[in-house]
Amino acid sequence: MNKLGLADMLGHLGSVLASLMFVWAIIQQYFPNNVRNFIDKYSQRFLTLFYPYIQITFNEFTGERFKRSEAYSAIETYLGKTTSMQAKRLKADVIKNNTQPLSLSMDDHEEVADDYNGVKVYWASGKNILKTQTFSFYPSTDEKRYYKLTFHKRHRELILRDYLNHVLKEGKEIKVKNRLRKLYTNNGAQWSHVMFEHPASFETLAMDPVKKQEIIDDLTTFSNGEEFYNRIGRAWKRGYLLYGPPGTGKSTMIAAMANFLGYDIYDLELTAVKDNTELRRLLIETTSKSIIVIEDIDCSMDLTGQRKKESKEEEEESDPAKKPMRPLENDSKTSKVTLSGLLNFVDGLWSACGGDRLIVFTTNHVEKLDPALIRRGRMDKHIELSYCGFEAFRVLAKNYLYLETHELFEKIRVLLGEAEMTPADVAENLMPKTSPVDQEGCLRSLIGALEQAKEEAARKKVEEEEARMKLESPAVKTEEVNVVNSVENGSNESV
Ligand SMILES: Nc1ncnc2c1ncn2[C@@H]1O[C@H](COP(=O)(O)OP(=O)(O)OP(=O)(O)O)[C@@H](O)[C@H]1O
Ligand SMILES: [Mg+2]
Repeated sequence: MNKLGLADMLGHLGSVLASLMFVWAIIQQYFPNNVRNFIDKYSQRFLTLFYPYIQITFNEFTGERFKRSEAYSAIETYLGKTTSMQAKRLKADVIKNNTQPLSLSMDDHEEVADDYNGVKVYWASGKNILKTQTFSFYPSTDEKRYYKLTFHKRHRELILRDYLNHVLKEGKEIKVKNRLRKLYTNNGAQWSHVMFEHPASFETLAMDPVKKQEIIDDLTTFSNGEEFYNRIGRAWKRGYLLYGPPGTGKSTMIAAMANFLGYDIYDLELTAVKDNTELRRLLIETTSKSIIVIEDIDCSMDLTGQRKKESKEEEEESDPAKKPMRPLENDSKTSKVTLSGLLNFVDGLWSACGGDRLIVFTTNHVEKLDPALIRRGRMDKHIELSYCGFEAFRVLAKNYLYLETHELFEKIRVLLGEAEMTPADVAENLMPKTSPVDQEGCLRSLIGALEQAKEEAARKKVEEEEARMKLESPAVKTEEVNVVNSVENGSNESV
C-alpha cells in the first residue's frame, strides 16, 4: 500500500514537471524575443528594488578576441593569496619562481570574501559557455570566464574609487614580482638571454644594516617614482656606482637588487660593442623594469688620467670625451665606443625611451674613473662595499651557521677591527665542511684566518716602512754630509 502511494506520488510529480517543461517550451517557441526581453528586463528591475548589492563583472576577454583582459589577470593574481586560504576548489599552475613555485586561482563557480578597510566584498568566479555553431580552432574561447564582484551599495564610492584601484595595482605588482626574470648578455650588438635564477637577496647580503636599509629605501622610492619623475621632467632612471675591493659583494648586490625589484638584468660587455651606434641600439632594445650593468668599468674602457699620454692620433683628439675606448689586451677587435658615447647612453637622451631602468657600474678602482662619468645625475648613488665589519659578519654567521650569537663573537669582533678581510673570504671560512655542521670549528677557522691576515698585514707594514727608509736614506746621508761640509767650511747654510 505504502509502496503504491510513493509510486503514485512520483508519477504525479513526473507529470507536473513534464507539463511545466511543455509550457516553458511553448513560451520559448511562441513568445517573440522582444516580449521575453521585456519580461526579463522588468523582473530584473523589480528585483534590484529589494536587492541592496551592486555587482561588477570582469570578463577574461574584452574587445580583442584573443587578448586577455589586463584587469582580469590582475584580479586573478590579486586574489591568489585569499583564494589559497578560503576557496575549496582551486586551479594550480607552475610558475617556477624562486619564492613561490605554484600560482593558485579559484576554480569556476567558487566564491571568496575580501576585506578592505573593514568593508566586506565578495568575489565569485564563473564561466559562460557559448553555443557557437561555427567550427573553431580555439575551442577554449567558447568558454568565457569572468570574475564577479559584489558589494553593498552604501560602499559604492569607496569600492569604485579606491578598492578597485588597489586591486589592480597590487595585482600588477605581484605579477611583476612573480614573473620569470631574464639575464641578458650581449654578443656584439645582439642581446641573448637565459633565465635569471640567482638566489641573492638583501637579507643574505652581508653589509652594514643602516647602509643596507638606505639602499632598499632608495630602490623602493625609485621604483614607485613614475609620477615624480614625470612631474619633474626627468627620465625615469637611476645610476648606481658600486665600488670596492674584489670579493666585497658588488655583483651579489646587483643580483639582490634585481630580485628585490623583480627586474631583468642586462649585463653589458662594453669591449664587445663596436661603436657608439651599436651601443645606442643595444640600449634601445632594453626593456623597462630592468637593470643595465657594466661590470669593472675601469677595465672595459680607458677612462683614466692616462688618456692624455696615449698615442699621437689620440692626443690630437682635443675633446677627451671623444677618445675611443681601449680594448682589453687580449681582445683582437677594437671597440670604438667613446666616453661621450657612453655618457649619452647614461644620460636622458637615450634612456628616455620609456620605462624605468637602473644603470649600475662596478669598479675596484673608483679613483681611476673620469669624474664626468660618475657625477651625480649620471651615477646618482655611490655605494662603497668594503671589508667585512662585525655587522656583516653576523649576517654571514646567521646564514651559513644559523648562529645569532656565540662566545667567540667578541673575539671575532676585535679581530675584524684589526684585520682587513673581504666578506667573500669570511664566507669561505664559515662554509660548513662537515656534516653535522661544526659551528665552533668554523668560527675557530675564521679566527685563525683573521689572525694570519693580521700578522701578514703587520709584516707588510714593516716591510713597507723598511723600503721607505731605504729610499729616503741616501738623501738623508747626503744631507748629513753637506751639513758636515758646511760646518767644516765655516758656513751657516745648509743645502
Ligand atoms: N657582502 C656580501 N654578502 C654576502 N656574500 C658575499 C658578500 N660579498 C661577497 N660575498 C660572497 O663572495 C662571493 C664573491 O662576491 P662578489 O662576486 O659579489 O664580489 P665582487 O665585489 O663582485 O667582486 P669583484 O670585484 O671581483 O667582481 C659571492 O659568491 C658571495 O657569496
Ligand atoms: Mg663582481
